[in-house]
Amino acid sequence: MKDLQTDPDVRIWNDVRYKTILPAAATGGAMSIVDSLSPPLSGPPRHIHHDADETFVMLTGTCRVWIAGEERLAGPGESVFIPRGTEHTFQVTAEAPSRHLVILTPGGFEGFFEEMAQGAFRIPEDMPAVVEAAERHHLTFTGPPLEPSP
Ligand SMILES: O=C(Oc1cc(O)cc(O)c1C(=O)O)c1ccc(O)c(O)c1
Repeated sequence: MKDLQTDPDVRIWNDVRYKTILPAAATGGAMSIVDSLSPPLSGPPRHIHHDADETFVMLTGTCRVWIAGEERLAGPGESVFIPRGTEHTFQVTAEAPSRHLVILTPGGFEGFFEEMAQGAFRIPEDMPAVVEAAERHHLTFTGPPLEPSP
């Protein structure tokens, strides 16, 4: 595996490292794949991808994955499928970072991570800019991140 700590093509936003390993432009828009390395207890707010199905392929670490009110753990060797239009989020557990592949079909959402890293947008100060970019990428925020489990 590539070292996401040193890879020059990695983009960093909110301490998460993102590397697009298959851009939508290389698939005629059919899909994209982002290799990501997320620190313990990190995870996005609840959200919906309106236009794309999302698959996580877990490589290292464990995530609590919340999909439409149901929560489960996903660890190395497992995958998670989230149909488009389904509210979801995840949080890396406290023990270790999580490296996972994020596969969007169709592709294009990788542009959101590129934009966020480029602009170094902060949460919550720059939330209007984050929401605006999210809308352009067909993503709606629907709630807060998961609370760390006790
Ligand atoms: O969009 C944000 O996060 C993500 C959404 C996904 O559907 C998959 C992902 O892998 C991520 C991610 O790794 O971050 C997001 C939006 C706003 C925010 O404050 C975040 O911390 C993440």
